[in-house]
Amino acid sequence: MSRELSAVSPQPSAVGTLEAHALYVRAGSFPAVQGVSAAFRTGQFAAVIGPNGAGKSTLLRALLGLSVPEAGEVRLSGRPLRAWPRSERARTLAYLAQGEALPPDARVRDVVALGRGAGEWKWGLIPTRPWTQADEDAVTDALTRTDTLRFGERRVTDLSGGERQRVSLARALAAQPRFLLLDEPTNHLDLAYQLDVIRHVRCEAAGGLGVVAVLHDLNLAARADRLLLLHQGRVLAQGTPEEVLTPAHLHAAYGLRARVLRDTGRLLVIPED
Ligand SMILES: Nc1ncnc2c1ncn2[C@@H]1O[C@H](COP(=O)(O)OP(=O)(O)OP(=O)(O)O)[C@@H](O)[C@H]1O
Repeated sequence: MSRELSAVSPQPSAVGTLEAHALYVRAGSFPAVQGVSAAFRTGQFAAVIGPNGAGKSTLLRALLGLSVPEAGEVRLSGRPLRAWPRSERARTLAYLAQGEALPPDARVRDVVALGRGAGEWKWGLIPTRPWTQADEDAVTDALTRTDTLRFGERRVTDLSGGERQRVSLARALAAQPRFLLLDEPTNHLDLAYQLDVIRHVRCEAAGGLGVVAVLHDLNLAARADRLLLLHQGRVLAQGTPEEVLTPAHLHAAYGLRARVLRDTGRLLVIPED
């Protein structure tokens, strides 16, 4: 059963959880997130969906600790996010921002190395601490997992949009985070690359990572384990795709009539004109 608005309350805290507790967040002066409670877990792929302006990106930024809530709290493994040292938080929560720009002319391997937090890009990779074998191994592992190892020596500007997105994913994975938060990672990608990104994040979740992705395409979101449907800054529904992607919820959130079919084990949302 889907749970509605105020009835939503996260499960008791445990290791491997990222939770929003009655979260209120302003974006500028606008109350973009209003009383959102939700729990995300390692080993799960969760998608945050909802119409434009529903508060998805604002929620994601609050979960990352990039914005300070007006009320409520974010907890990581049961501990308030604000109590985590910044560096530990950055290692635990990786972020792939919307339309993230990669340093032009950088080699793929250097871009992924930036994910280790061991250097910064200033016309080249400037180390901020000694590079270790563990760093090297993490970068190779991230490149391998995203099928980008063979691009390692190429410049990011020479890659297609879809290949670049895989490199961004590798950069985030190189930090060896426990949660990966992605804001519209399939934007501007063709259908094959959209599915490619979803396939990769599903695979990472199956391997134990917690994935939280803002997605607009409901048929891609249907491939997630859990969905959180936001509307006007509030939770309209959360649960499995079957629980959330109902004609009634879609009408309430998007004001559209849609049929929801099941095809070869997957849900298919078909808007009606
Ligand atoms: N800096 C700001 N100042 C004022 N209002 C803002 C600011 N940033 C965001 N908002 C408003 O907050 C609301 C939520 O924005 P947010 O970007 O979180 O929504 P979203 O669901 O991610 O939208 P989209 O799908 O269009 O990216 C929107 O109505 C937006 O106009």
